[in-house]
Amino acid sequence: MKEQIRIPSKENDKLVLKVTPGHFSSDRFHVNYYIDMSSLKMRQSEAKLVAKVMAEKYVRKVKINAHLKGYNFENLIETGANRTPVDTIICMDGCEVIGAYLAEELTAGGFPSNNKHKSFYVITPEFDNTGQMVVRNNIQPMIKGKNVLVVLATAMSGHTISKAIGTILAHGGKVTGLSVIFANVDRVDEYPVYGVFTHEDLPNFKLSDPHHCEDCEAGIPLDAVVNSYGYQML
Ligand SMILES: O=C(O)c1cc(=O)[nH]c(=O)n1[C@@H]1O[C@H](COP(=O)(O)O)[C@@H](O)[C@H]1O
Repeated sequence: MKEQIRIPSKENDKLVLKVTPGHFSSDRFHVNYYIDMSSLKMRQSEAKLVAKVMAEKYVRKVKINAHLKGYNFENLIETGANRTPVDTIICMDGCEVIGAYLAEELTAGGFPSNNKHKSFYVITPEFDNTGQMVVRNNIQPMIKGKNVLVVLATAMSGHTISKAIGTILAHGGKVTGLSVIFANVDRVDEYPVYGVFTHEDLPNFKLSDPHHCEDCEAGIPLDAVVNSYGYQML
């Protein structure tokens, strides 16, 4: 593994994506960067910042300049425009802390919620051993007829998000947002994917079929196995 590179977010330079170049394998792909999201998901202050940047895609803000008694004020105020209601936030890849802060950010933005309790549901879905999302009877009312926002760590090919969309729609929910920390794709099933970081921040990110991986063909050994929990050196 090579030395870690730190990529600051264009939206907020206090947010940094840590990536390590190398040759990595997940259960489906080979990738040329390990993207370390541990602190973005698990350090309170960083998770809160991630949520703040995610919320900005759903709460329109405008910058105002005001002059009062010789002082200049610059502030961000929310406009009512283009707000979509959110009732339920589905969190995957260990993004529950971000999800809870996102609920807070959306509440602070005066986000409308259709829920009886005027509060958000923050759900971690269950998966069966075939990788299908299971929606138990007690969870179904949190999706049926609800506006659902999906939060996860990465959209690599978009397959996981596509499965989530299918499950939400099948249970009578409406997909109102897809937010990820790193987006390698811009859209999934015609829905826009909002990434705090995107492939534009990491332009030479390469996702390969393990059977057609240039690094494997060049005889470069694998450094580690990666998944949403982290990495395991080989
Ligand atoms: O399994 C992976 O490929 C993977 C590697 C990695 O470094 N980080 C990571 O989040 N993942 C998983 O990849 C999924 C997204 O990939 P796609 O389903 O191809 O969009 C995430 O939901 C994670 O479970």
